Amino acid sequence: MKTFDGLFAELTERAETRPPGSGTVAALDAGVHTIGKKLVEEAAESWMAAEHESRERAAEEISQLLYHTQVLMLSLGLSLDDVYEHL
Ligand SMILES: N=c1c2ncn([C@@H]3O[C@H](COP(=O)(O)OP(=O)(O)OP(=O)(O)O)[C@@H](O)[C@H]3O)c2ncn1[C@@H]1O[C@H](COP(=O)(O)O)[C@@H](O)[C@H]1O
Repeated sequence: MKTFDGLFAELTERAETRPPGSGTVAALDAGVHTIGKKLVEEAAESWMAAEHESRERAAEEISQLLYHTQVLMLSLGLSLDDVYEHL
């Protein structure tokens, strides 16, 4: 099972090696504005799924929210520790 830290390590490797076909690389190239819009979209979809759909659908949308959160972190050069120190 993938974890938050495990996904971040995977996405960090994608950003460094830039493999062809990586959606993460495409998102990073698109920039902060586009990544931010996607993050807000996934937040809204998480809310809607939580309020109107199933727990499973909410979990799916929340996983996408976590993914796009990590892409935003990478785009800013933020590490996990940079964020965790605020928890
Ligand atoms: N966990 C994810 C993940 N969650 C969400 N997404 C992206 O977020 C989008 C969310 O889907 P939606 O249905 O909400 O959006 P959509 O409008 O249908 O899709 P788009 O038009 O925005 O692409 C997906 O299409 C993916 O582009 C993810 N993309 C990648 N990962 C994982 O990240 C890792 C690296 O992926 P690559 O960089 O693509 O190799 C792999 O382990 C992947 O499984």
